[in-house]
Amino acid sequence: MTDSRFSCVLFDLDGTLVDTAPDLTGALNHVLSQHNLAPFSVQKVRNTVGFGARITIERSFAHYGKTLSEDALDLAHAQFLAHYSENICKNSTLFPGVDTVLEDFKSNGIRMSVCTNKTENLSLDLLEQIGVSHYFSSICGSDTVPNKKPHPDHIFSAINRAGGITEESILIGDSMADVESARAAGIPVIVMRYGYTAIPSDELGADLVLDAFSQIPQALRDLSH
Ligand SMILES: O=C(O)COP(=O)(O)O
Ligand SMILES: [Mg+2]
Repeated sequence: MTDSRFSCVLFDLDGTLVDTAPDLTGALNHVLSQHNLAPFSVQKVRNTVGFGARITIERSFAHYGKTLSEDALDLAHAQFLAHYSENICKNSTLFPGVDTVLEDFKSNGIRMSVCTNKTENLSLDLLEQIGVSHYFSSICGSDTVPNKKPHPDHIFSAINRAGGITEESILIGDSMADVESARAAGIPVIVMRYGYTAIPSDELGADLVLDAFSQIPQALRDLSH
């Protein structure tokens, strides 16, 4: 790929690179069952994630009219992570076209970094198991930085760790947290329409909304002019 001004591309993970909803649903339902609450469907989980596992759990309990104390939330979060870390790549899959585009970018010398509200260890584990970790110069998780998305620091850290520069960087994501963090950092943002969001993708305020990962190289050229 040539003709693009973007030498550094940041990718969100859940709902952008990997369809993690089935395994996230397994972990969330494990926690809900401990509290005798009915399971969430995978589709419902797709509308709940984006701001980290803790907030996903909070929102899920709120759906049943329940508020957890900080201690109870700590415990629920720990239960979630214990289940999820053991089952992180059981039913999660790369979205179509992801490996082809990452290969294309890598062979053209584009720096790539993952900027996710999943923790760094879990992200690395998942990306290794699914076979794409080698494409990324850095994996910047929610606990890699003091302030995670939607805070712009998460974006700046991901760029720095990839050895990129802000003016030539772009974020590819799927949620409100992605659009807000990119806007606050002053970089463009593309949203993938197949991703996880409670608000319709076209209403998030992204520079572009795409249906397929394979459209990203052309989109970067279009956004360069
Ligand atoms: O863990 C989440 O809630 C979302 O993670 P993401 O930032 O990779 O979409
Ligand atoms: Mg996401």
